Amino acid sequence: MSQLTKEDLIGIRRHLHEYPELAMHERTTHDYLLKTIQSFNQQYIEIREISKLPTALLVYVNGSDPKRTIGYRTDIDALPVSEKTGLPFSSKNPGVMHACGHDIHMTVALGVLNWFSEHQPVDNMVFFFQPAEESENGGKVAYELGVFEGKWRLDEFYGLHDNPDLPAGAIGCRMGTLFAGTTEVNVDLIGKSGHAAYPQNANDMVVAAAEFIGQVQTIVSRSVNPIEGGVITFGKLDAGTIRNVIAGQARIEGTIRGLTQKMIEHIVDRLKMVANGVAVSYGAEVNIHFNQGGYLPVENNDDLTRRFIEFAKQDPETDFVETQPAMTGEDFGYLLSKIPGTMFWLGVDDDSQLHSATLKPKESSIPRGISSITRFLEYRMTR
Ligand SMILES: CC(=O)N[C@@H](CCC[C@H](N)C(=O)O)C(=O)O
Repeated sequence: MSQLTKEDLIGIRRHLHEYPELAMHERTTHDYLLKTIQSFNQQYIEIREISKLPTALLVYVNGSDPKRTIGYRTDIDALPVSEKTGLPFSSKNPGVMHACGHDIHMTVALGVLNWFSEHQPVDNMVFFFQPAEESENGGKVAYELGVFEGKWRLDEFYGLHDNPDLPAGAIGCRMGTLFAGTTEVNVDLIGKSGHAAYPQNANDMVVAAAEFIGQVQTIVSRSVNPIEGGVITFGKLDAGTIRNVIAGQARIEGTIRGLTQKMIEHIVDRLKMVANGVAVSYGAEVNIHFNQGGYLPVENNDDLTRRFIEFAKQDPETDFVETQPAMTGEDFGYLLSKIPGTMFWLGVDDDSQLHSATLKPKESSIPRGISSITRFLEYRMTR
């Protein structure tokens, strides 16, 4: 295959959209990406599989006169969301959807790789098709497996996330922190189940969970500096079995966000206090588990990001928007804590938000994103 056309790219994106897979289970996605990359000009490229991270793929592109090795990362996993877009190419995997736009991310990465497979870059490049961004921190797993060592060591690293609030194809970025750090939290409250008619003989964890969730709302509103901000969201609550049995157990799963590690730690401490306090007042046992994994705040490197923004502002084909920090998380934050680089947004112009069942990113963002990114990378390689 030679240079991909816009129609090819749309076809690729729709295929990926139809077959979304959850973190660390992206087997058919991996196979499709591999088949697509194998159809590109192989003259400059080398494809690498990782046995301990079998859904990942790396592609090395040999530069013509390399001064450095530049990395480009895309995530490839989807979310446990039941699609409600009504699109003819809606997800064929029930309960799973590319509701965060990783189908767009992958297509853009394939488009950029395809360009450099046809037009040999000056510098070496490594494309990383990364599993498990939404959970299970695939980026950190790959790094700790030593994937970016030896010839695969990167001097700088770039990656994007789609953004429904920006015009289709626009590039958004900022110096400093782009995304929050996140910590997953699970709280188990354990009481005593019993007959619905005899509450005096049981210890109801539905009531304790409700109290806990209510009290937690005071953490961000009363214990966090409003200028700095923070988020606690519980997306899952599971308690009891049937209406007429008092629930002896409740599990509450959530995510904590802050723009600095200090803020995340502060919220974690307050959350522990609230959970322990509710447990004491309700005579319940409580187990609290936090997991940050690789979801560190996404800190853009000063020098590389200044160059990126300078390029984007003066490039006649790039519509650049200076953005605010966002409370979304990304395990690219971990990779940027090890390798200097820049994360940026690609506008996809939609009324629906990321993680929503009706997300419909505009496909016109794909060729525009590919064009801005390849133009930036070529400019970078001349410096
Ligand atoms: C871009 C995006 O939506 N990323 C996810 C990352 C999730 C991190 C972790 N599993 C957590 O839930 O804290 C996000 O939800 O921001």
